[in-house]
Amino acid sequence: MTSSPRTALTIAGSDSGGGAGIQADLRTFFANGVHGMVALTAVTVQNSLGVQGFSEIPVDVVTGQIKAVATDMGVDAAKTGMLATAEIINAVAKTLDEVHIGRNRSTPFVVDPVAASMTGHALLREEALEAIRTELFPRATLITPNLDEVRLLTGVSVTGPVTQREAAEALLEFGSAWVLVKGGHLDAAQDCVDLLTDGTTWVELSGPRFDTRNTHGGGDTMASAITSSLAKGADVPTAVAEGKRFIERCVAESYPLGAGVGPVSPFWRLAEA
Ligand SMILES: Nc1ncnc2c1ncn2[C@@H]1O[C@H](COP(=O)(O)OP(=O)(O)OP(=O)(O)O)[C@@H](O)[C@H]1O
Ligand SMILES: Cc1ncc(COP(=O)(O)O)c(N)n1
Repeated sequence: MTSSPRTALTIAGSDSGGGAGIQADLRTFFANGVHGMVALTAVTVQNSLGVQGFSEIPVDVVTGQIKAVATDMGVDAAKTGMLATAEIINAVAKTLDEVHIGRNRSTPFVVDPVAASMTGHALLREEALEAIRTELFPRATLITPNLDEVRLLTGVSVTGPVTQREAAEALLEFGSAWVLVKGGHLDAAQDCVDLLTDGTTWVELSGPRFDTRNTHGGGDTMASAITSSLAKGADVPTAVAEGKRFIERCVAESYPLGAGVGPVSPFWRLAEA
């Protein structure tokens, strides 16, 4: 009999174009040898040009999915992506406590505070930002905002290393154990520098910036790669370093698809397997 792989749960929305959301999460879990599970929060109507609309999943169905997999199959690590509404966020937070997922529980929990698509379409109702801050961040092992989300959450506009550090300090105040301020949108001429901290340890993760517009799903893919490593037992700095190496290669091998922005690609991992 084959032994069971580690498991990871994504609580996130569907991207009909397949580049971001649960589609990116599941293929990243798979590429990293982890069994992926889903609590779907919303269905988006989306392609390479952007998001045309979305419909939320009823709250009891969202929480039902979490309970169903957690109580039967077990969750070694979990992450959130698009959560759409404050009602869903509040219910997810309560359910995570019930199934022992979160920083003070047995299971690592990554919060990717998705507010909008990279094409600028809102994926979170405006009033829900406060619920992310107060209900999810204190439960998170790690939060992974991009620079737009940092500005929305803290008011800090990151323009370089000094403000990136200021933003990380402001984000830690919301109560997560670790903060990763992603620098993908920093300065197109520079390397891509992400900053990881728990307030004591500070790690700069620097890598080459690849010249491509096709980075759709990059944030989801990175957070899922980190979650995969956490599911396999890595500590946070190791998991984030592994996530950074993974996303770098996925950006390097991203491809055009449709008339807009193409997706990052984990296909290279299959070729290497
Ligand atoms: N052109 C690039 N070349 C190399 N790495 C990149 C590039 N763009 C982003 N990254 C890396 O990809 C990861 C995701 O960062 P980013 O700040 O773009 O997140 P995001 O905005 O949530 O992603 P997206 O909106 O593209 O899904 C980070 O590690 C970042 O440094
Ligand atoms: C369902 C869903 N979840 C997340 C994103 C963010 O991804 P991106 O910033 O690459 O547009 C998205 N576009 N759609």
